[in-house]
Amino acid sequence: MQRNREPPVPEPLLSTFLTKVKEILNAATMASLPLTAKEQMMERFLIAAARGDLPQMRILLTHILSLINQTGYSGWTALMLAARNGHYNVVEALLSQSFDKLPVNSSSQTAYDIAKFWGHSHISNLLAKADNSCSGVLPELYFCRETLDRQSDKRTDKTWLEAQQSDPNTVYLLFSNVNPMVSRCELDKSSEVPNKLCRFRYDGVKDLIQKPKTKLIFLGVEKKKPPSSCSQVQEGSWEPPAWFAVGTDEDATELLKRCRENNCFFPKSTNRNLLKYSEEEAGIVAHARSVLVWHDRYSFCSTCGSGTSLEEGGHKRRCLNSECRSLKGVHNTCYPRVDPVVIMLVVHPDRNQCLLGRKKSFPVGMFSCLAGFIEPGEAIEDAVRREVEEESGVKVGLVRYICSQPWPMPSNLMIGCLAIATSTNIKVDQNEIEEARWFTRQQIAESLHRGANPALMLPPSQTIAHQLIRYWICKNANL
Ligand SMILES: NC(=O)C1=CN([C@@H]2O[C@H](COP(=O)(O)OP(=O)(O)OC[C@H]3O[C@@H](n4cnc5c(N)ncnc54)[C@H](OP(=O)(O)O)[C@@H]3O)[C@@H](O)[C@H]2O)C=CC1
Ligand SMILES: [Mg+2]
Ligand SMILES: [Mg+2]
Ligand SMILES: [Mg+2]
Ligand SMILES: [Zn+2]
Repeated sequence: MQRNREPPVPEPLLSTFLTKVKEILNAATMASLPLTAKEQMMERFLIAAARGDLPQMRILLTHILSLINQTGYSGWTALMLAARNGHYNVVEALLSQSFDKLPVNSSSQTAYDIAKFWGHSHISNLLAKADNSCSGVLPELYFCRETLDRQSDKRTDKTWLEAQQSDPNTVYLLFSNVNPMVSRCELDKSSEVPNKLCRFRYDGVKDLIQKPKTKLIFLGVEKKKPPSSCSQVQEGSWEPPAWFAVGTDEDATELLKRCRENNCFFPKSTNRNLLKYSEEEAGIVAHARSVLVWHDRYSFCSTCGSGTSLEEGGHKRRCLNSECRSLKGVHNTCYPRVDPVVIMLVVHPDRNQCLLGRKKSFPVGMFSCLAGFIEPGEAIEDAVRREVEEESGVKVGLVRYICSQPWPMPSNLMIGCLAIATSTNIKVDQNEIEEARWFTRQQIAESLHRGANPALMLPPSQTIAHQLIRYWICKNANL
């Protein structure tokens, strides 16, 4: 039966993997291994996928779940290797997991293409079904995980908020000039290790939150439930802990003394540093930072210039002048601002190239999607067409919304679109954009896999620009 057949692992994959097998055999448990052992685990995982060894894959995944996202030689994923060698059960098991499948290898082939080419029609049919459901193509975007339940209805409940503040389980995050206090694992200072938010209890910040200049923002309550064995859960008295952000401009060195850990610091407020959190914490930082920046910049009423007071768990500023127009009718000046920005991947009329541009401030060789602020009274589609034409001279027809991302620098909402160009001549504005070019799918695929001499460098994977580009590569821009 084809399903049980053991076809050879494709060359040169086999030789690449087998040279590492000796090292792999020496591998001990993950906890005691140095960082390179992760790579060995990855090789073992990919070899197991190529051989159809599902039990071995499952064992390896219990050590490091992220193995499922890894790519090996020429961008081959476990899914592609299993598809190449006709391992239906492995493909099926992988598809049942939610993971960020980089869908093409550096030859621009998807697992579906590979299964089809090698005649494994039962597998290509399975992959086609999964692809149609669109699952796994777009991973959850950075800053998008809602770890906390915002419970916005509680923001007006002063009694409840006060009770939460002094609750011993409540979590406080400390921000100095809109930067959160974080700790970094002493053992590993490499850039891959995320910064971890320092968490305080009421006793650690009691004095600080009573100061009039401190901003206290209610962020929400934890979504995660404790184990059912917890006595409070059994009694029915358990309540999820509330989280607050504490914004202060007190001396940072003094603030650091509050923390028992000695590896704490306030990272500088750069875009790069804001991309250094775990997925769980990035969304919390995005929420807290955007609100705190707003308080920092909008302390006076923008309607009459009077002083304002913080309300609704820090999500509103009310004018202290009782005659002020902002207190009547629609008072949108009282709420934190969110600036909508369109960001678009413009696809060439031949559907095989895409338009990317670079600003002067970008690192050498980096190109990204064009983007621009939506103007008042403008629809998303019109903003896409206007910004693309302003910045590159290219005209756009069809526009399709794909996904969005909060971008707390300081409070943008990135609205990600695919757009089909109706003209191809490029004339950059030289003001916002230094250079714009059409890149082929092949060039983009090579760059995604960091090939030897990529034609361009893409923005980091945490950005919606990167994810839109991956999405296009995978979905063939089937608009
Ligand atoms: N997450 C991602 O993948 C990406 C995110 N971005 C973000 O998108 C945002 C917009 O992109 P960008 O190309 O700069 O936008 P634009 O092309 O609209 O150009 C920005 C210029 O427009 C002016 N402007 C108009 N409205 C606003 C507003 N509401 N806020 C600020 N400036 C405004 C500014 O002028 P001036 O400042 O001179 O007054 C600014 O120089 C940036 O903040 C950028 O960080 C961009 C690309 C990728
Ligand atoms: Mg512009
Ligand atoms: Mg722009
Ligand atoms: Mg603009
Ligand atoms: Zn006012």
